[in-house]
Amino acid sequence: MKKAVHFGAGNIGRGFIGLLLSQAGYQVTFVDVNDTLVGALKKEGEYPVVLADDQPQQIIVRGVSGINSAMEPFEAIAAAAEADLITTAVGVNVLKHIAPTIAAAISQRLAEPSPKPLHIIACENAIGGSTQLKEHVEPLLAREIIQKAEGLVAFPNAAVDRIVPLQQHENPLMVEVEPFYEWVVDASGMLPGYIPVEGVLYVKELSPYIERKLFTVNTGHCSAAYRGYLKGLDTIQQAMAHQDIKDELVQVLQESGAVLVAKHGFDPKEHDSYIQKILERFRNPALQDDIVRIGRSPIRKLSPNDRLVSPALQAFERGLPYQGLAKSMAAALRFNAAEDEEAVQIQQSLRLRGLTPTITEITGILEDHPVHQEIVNQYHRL
Ligand SMILES: NC(=O)c1ccc[n+]([C@@H]2O[C@H](COP(=O)([O-])OP(=O)(O)OC[C@H]3O[C@@H](n4cnc5c(N)ncnc54)[C@H](O)[C@@H]3O)[C@@H](O)[C@H]2O)c1
Ligand SMILES: O=P(O)(O)OC[C@@H](O)[C@@H](O)[C@H](O)[C@H](O)CO
Repeated sequence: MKKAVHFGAGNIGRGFIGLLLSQAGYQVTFVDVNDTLVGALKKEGEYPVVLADDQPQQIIVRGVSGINSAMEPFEAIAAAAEADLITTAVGVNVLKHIAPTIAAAISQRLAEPSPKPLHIIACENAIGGSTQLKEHVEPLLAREIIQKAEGLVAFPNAAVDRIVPLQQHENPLMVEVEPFYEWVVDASGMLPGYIPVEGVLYVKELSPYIERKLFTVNTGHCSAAYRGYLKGLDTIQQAMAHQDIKDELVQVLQESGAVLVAKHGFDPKEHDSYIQKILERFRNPALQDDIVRIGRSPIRKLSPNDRLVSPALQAFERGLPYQGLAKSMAAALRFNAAEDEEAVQIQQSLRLRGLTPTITEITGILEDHPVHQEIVNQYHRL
């Protein structure tokens, strides 16, 4: 049986990547630092995934195991060294922390006389997630290993889409997910002769797919969440019941949509259907998705290549509207969730340094730029 090692036994790890890989015939080992999850994976060897719909369906993912990389680092390296596929869903900011394990695994694997090829795919919400992982891994490898890895180890980028809320069940492994899913991998980053994973779409050019996903699903998601937060709401389902939030969300998605249609040549009608489907997914009454989860890590979400700044700057450069996106950024700066470290950091920076230096530092947009000025205007209006 083919072996996959997946870093991150959290919501998307168990609820999407682990499930899909298992259905595609892989034996999945989860590597995580959460001992409750790892302990339960070792003990149970299986877990339930519930597809949340009007008629929920339960699937049991069998034959899985877990390794705690903080407590069993050598086991994690050995498992990764032997894997046919390595995937991650730990959060893009955590990639640097798993890089040493992956680097050690690559070194161990390539020390064998005829090592098998290996794909390492980061399934994170970011442009070029696997490339970012590679950039953390490569400096940890000896020069001869880097040379040997050429043609044997690849980090193809990917886009993943499935909404999996934060949740608690008696069984810590149980995970409830929306039925929809999409996993797209950059075929140009795969090694020649690769065997496709069933359920994954391989495309010649990933950019239209990752930008469409990040700048529609995630742009829209956080735009609704930050507006809902300012109204004191708890879930996106509650936010979607507010007509003014819905109207502004449509404006934001029309702004990012206009960029996507102009840049990637999408059919405007098809893109509109894509937007409508996403709005339906946000409303899914079978899920309760916390606004604080969706808005989490606002510094990451306000970073230059992410879901708000990038489409706003691209809209500006094309002479297209960006006011709705600027309002989402202003609302992100007012996201004051005490449990979110990045939200706390933003509030500290606003208090100590003021609005303009905070915007410039986080978004990279200089003070005299019209998009910067629009964020300032919207911030004062909120
Ligand atoms: N939840 C979703 O709807 C969704 C959908 C698509 C993509 N994503 C992306 O997937 C990634 C994970 O999101 P999530 O919602 O599953 O989060 P999560 O918090 O549920 O899962 C992350 C897991 O990573 C583990 N982890 C943290 N540090 C680690 C380390 N050093 N080594 C190994 N494991 C470590 C955590 O213990 C946790 O189990 C993020 O990049 C997110 O943007 C999430
Ligand atoms: O995971 P983040 O923090 O990048 O974004 C929060 C949500 O928008 C995200 O997890 C979505 O649920 C997911 O990207 C849907 O595919």
